[in-house]
Amino acid sequence: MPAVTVTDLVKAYGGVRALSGISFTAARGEVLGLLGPNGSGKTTTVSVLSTLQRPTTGTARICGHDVVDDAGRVRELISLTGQYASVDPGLTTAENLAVFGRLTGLRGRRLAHRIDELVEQFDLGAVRGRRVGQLSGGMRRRVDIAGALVTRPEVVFLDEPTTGLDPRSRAAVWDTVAGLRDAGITVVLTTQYLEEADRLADRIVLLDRGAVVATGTPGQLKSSVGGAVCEITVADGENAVRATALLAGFELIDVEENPSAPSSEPGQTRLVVRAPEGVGTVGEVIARLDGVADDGHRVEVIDIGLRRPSLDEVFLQLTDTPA
Ligand SMILES: Nc1ncnc2c1ncn2[C@@H]1O[C@H](COP(=O)(O)OP(=O)(O)OP(=O)(O)O)[C@@H](O)[C@H]1O
Repeated sequence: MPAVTVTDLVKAYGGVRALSGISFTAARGEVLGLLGPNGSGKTTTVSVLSTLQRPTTGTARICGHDVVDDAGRVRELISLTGQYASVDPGLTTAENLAVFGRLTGLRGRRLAHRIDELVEQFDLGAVRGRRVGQLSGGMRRRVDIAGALVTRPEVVFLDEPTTGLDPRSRAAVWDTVAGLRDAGITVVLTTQYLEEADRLADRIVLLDRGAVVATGTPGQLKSSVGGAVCEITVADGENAVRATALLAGFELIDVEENPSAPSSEPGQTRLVVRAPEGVGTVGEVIARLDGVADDGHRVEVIDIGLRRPSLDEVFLQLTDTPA
């Protein structure tokens, strides 16, 4: 049984259809990325799945339990941490964890033991006795996520967990999410950072205007928008002519003079050919360019690389986001 099952879910706010009949599942132990532009329905989906809002029509189940008919049981199985940390800045790390624990019925030695476990698991030993208000944003988010785990939930909803964090703090939260997956917990992660989804998500559900526009692993989504390309930078236009001749038969899709990208120098030219065989194509390109051109010269190659489509391209192609 999947950890999360959403079937034909519709959520309307008056005349606004925030979700217009979405369906997807998350397997147990999977990190599912919910991705989409602003207003596409990510937060609404999480609100319905976490019993904060009722669906207009359609169903959603957590480990087989209906979020409307069996909302109490669902709440025992899940935890939710939002964009804004729900920790109390005036309390210490350990006190915050204790509050989360007491709210869910833990007391005495069991509570103390659970706090010890979480402090250890989330590497919070150094800040255990410090007020959370004095911690960095990333550390605070970590305490927040630790608090969400006091009850050992089956499914954790993380709604934009790294919004507003600096790169280092973001990386720390990423480690935390990877740790949840290692512990076999199902994670539903909403994010606007494509790099984050690419790194963390086993599968992605891409939403746009309240509808699912694509589902798949990051790799599947990337290949769905077009294959990999091989980029060859050569010293100048003359070399580009030689390279083009030697690469006859490869599908040349772009020639760019003075490419702006990293480490290229004025006068250089970049050729882009389709690379249906990925690394294999790059190997063939290198072998061809190693030959001698018709004018008796070799090609002066500056750089050769394989570039796969990024999730950014998936996002821009499949959603209606204004550029
Ligand atoms: N309480 C509400 N009342 C009316 N409309 C709402 C309400 N909550 C959300 N909406 C609308 O539903 C749509 C989906 O919103 P939602 O917050 O789920 O999107 P989102 O993908 O989470 O966006 P963001 O990335 O900006 O957080 C939007 O058009 C939004 O304006």
